Amino acid sequence: MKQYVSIIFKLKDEIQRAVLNYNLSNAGVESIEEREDDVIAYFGVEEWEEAKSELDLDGIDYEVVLVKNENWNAKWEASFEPVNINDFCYVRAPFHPESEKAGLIDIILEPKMAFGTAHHETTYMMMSEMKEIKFEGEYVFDYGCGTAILSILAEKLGASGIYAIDIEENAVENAKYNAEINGCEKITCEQKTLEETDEFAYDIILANINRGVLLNSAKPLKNYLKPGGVLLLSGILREDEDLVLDAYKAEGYTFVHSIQKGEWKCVKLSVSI
Ligand SMILES: C[S@@+](CC[C@H](N)C(=O)[O-])C[C@H]1O[C@@H](n2cnc3c(N)ncnc32)[C@H](O)[C@@H]1O
Repeated sequence: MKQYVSIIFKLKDEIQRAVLNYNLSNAGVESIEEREDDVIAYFGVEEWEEAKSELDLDGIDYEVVLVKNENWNAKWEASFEPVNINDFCYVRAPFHPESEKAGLIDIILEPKMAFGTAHHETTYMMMSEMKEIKFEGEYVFDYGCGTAILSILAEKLGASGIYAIDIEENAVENAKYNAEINGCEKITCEQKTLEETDEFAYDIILANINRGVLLNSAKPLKNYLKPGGVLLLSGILREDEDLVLDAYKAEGYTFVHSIQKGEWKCVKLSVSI
């Protein structure tokens, strides 16, 4: 099983937070937990060794802790609180009761080491934007699925089929497990890169990844979206929005709108019919 480290960065101010978030998102971070006075970044051990030499960590106080795989379940169980997304959807762990509010879409997750619990701003925004998109009868591509949280929501919103990929083996294992505990039958999840994925004209693409991957995907993703289709992107820091938008507009996508939560943006695009 892959070994991970958590790096606790003690922050001096919000400028340092913004710079660090920006650098981490381009350095192969697995997930980021934002707290009031610090940021915890999770990396694979090998990825951290590479990132450490690339990141400018001068003047930043940080501590590296090896994440013990056997303790991971207990760790997330202790810290996982249910999330209510705009009174539309409720994300909880199996040991939480369902929301007392009626009518919310119920999603059960055991994230283990995968990213995607709706606690992060990017996932939260992707899910709240999904509320406004018609999924019934549609075919969806979940690019960088993590826990499969977006795929599960897509199926619960009526999608006819969801194809989910992630480069990480543990994410794919976890995605399959979460799809199963939610009773989802329309999600196919595979460990693949975009280049290894068969082209198909999906109606909707969901891609909450990071700046580097999104920039590289602007051109090839067009072969996975049908004319008139919708592309929802996140994993984009506020200051990177223009850069990402320019790359997608240059490939012929049309900007629909974007929303912001904290330092992060979620962008909706379409391709013309
Ligand atoms: C920020 S997480 C998003 C997870 C989930 N979709 C969500 O919205 O919460 C990004 C995921 O993309 C995966 N990923 C990163 N680079 C990738 C690539 N080149 N191809 C496929 N997946 C990738 C990571 O392993 C991670 O699980």
